[in-house]
Amino acid sequence: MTTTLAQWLAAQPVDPKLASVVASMAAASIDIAAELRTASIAGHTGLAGQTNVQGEAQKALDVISNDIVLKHIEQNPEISILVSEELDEAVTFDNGGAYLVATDPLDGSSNLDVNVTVGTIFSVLPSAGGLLQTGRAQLAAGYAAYGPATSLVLTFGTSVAVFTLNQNGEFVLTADNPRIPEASAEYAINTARERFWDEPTRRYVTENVAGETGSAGKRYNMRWVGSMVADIHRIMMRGGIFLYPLDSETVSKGGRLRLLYEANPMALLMQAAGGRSTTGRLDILDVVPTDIHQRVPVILGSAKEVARVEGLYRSLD
Ligand SMILES: O=P(O)(O)OC[C@H]1O[C@](O)(COP(=O)(O)O)[C@@H](O)[C@@H]1O
Ligand SMILES: [Mg+2]
Ligand SMILES: [Mg+2]
Repeated sequence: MTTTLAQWLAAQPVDPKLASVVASMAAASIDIAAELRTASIAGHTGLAGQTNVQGEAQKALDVISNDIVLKHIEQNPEISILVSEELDEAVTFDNGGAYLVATDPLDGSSNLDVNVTVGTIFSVLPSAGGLLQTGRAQLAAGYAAYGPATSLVLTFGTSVAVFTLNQNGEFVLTADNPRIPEASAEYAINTARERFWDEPTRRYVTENVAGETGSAGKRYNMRWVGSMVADIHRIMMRGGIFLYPLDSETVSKGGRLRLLYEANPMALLMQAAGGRSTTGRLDILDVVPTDIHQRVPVILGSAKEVARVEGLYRSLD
């Protein structure tokens, strides 16, 4: 029997208003998926000619995706605050809504022009907690992956559900409560940054490359899509570890990836699926934000691999 997203949301033991927030983000992702399918025909590719608050050149599709999310959020009176990678400041709505959404409307946008999987990431928090809450306060999190199929992966904190967009434009449940294997032999890191790495990262990768001849004692494989959503979705479905650690080039910024709308939602999803997350020294979910666009080192995935990296940080610090 097929379970649609609407049926699944109605069956969850959560406030229906919270479920409506997730439904709004799912609806936004359906519109973004449609936009991406024909963007190159419509000429919606390339740079938008603006930079965001983080000094990154915005792609036309970053801006379009942000506008789509904004449109859906404005229509939902339960959402009173929006934080977006593409908006310098948080947007507040005078509607008394109990929820805050933090989002990366289009993740991995450097992959757009080559038709590689990109995504949308979001986190839902109580708006009463203000802008700077830790990841532990999240009430829901999810991402959409726009690949060969459009997948939507959701959690309200305890388990994860995976939906696939069908030919009628409806999300249907395709994996209920997938569990990330504790052990894995696949890692994801941008090795072109090796000269900037800290010692624990260098040691971890060196051990993996040594495979069965080194202290890890088994052969590893490496995968790096360069879209966090695509790399995390692979880990969600078959295990592995993703690393964007603090390195000598990103240290002044605090890391590469953003805490509120990239690291925290992915950390909650990983935890709900039996995985782990860390900055190397601290669970990502415990990092106290000081800025809505704060960056953070990100290491997450299969529990035993994350523990191995944490062990290296402990012993080499
Ligand atoms: O360019 P690099 O170093 O491979 O970094 C890739 C990382 O940057 C990101 O593209 C950052 O996200 P945005 O595209 O939303 O800015 C991640 O998706 C990805 O994991
Ligand atoms: Mg991103
Ligand atoms: Mg983005």
